[in-house]
Amino acid sequence: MSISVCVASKSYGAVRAVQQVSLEVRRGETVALLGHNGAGKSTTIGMLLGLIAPDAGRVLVCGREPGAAVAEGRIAAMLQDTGMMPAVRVGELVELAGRCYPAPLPTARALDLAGLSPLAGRRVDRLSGGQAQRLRFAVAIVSDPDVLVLDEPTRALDVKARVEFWQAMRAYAATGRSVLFATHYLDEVDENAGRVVVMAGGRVVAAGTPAEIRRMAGGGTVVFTVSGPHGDDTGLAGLPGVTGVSVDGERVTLRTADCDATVRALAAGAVPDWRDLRVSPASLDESFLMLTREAEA
Ligand SMILES: Nc1ncnc2c1ncn2[C@@H]1O[C@H](COP(=O)(O)OP(=O)(O)OP(=O)(O)O)[C@@H](O)[C@H]1O
Repeated sequence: MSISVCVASKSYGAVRAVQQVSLEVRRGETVALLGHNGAGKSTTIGMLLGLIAPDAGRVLVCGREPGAAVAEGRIAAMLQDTGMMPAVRVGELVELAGRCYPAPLPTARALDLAGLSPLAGRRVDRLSGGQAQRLRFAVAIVSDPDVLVLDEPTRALDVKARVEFWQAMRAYAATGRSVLFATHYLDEVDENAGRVVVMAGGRVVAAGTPAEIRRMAGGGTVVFTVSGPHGDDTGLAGLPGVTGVSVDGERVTLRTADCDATVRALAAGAVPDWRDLRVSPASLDESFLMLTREAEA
């Protein structure tokens, strides 16, 4: 069974923040929402949660209006930099949050999934930044939502806190829950997301598994050896797809937006006597940049 999350459009004056975006998060799936600053991620998330009204189209979460879906605990979110009641204890805050929903997780379970059981009696204003973020996570999951939304959950966390946060998120996702998260850290996407939705200029420009996104971008690196130093790299720069050339003695490295086209040109004799050819797909970072550059051009 899949959980459909449909979104429409939202403009701010002349700025078309989100244009006819439609997302689907399947049950048990972790989806990453990627995009440069201003791509429309937070506006999309705001509409999913009923915090921002679309000005065209209709938002439905699991077939429900966003406000109803939030109240029923079908969708829950951890937004950027939300404040927390200072004088309460960790366990009390999660308990209190759970009471707002019809079928919450037991408090101990939410604390356990967030890795906070040992800190249940700690005052919330005595937590480190990473612990406070995991508390926000516990507060979000205590409603036992069908879809959990995380907006840049590891922003401003140090490396250790990021690792601990994703451990908690993966423990939660392993219980079969669906997660949609926005991030700028592509290493987090490779490690934590089964599927990626790339936004640029308020639109979805690509969607698929990290491997499919790399294939869609089509780019990568073509490396080969030539006989004798290849003194002239200007001809190489003109090969189909090539966006960058570096020559180190007999070793030539071509950065290309289209590996197939570049290799075909080599095979057709564009460079004499090449050997030891290696083709590597682009990294997710490079693919992301290629796809968003194309969409923004
Ligand atoms: N309340 C607002 N008033 C005017 N313009 C807005 C408002 N909120 C967002 N925008 C504009 O809408 C566009 C999309 O913004 P949004 O915050 O959704 O992007 P984002 O992908 O979440 O960016 P970031 O990664 O920086 O959080 C941007 O051009 C932004 O300036």
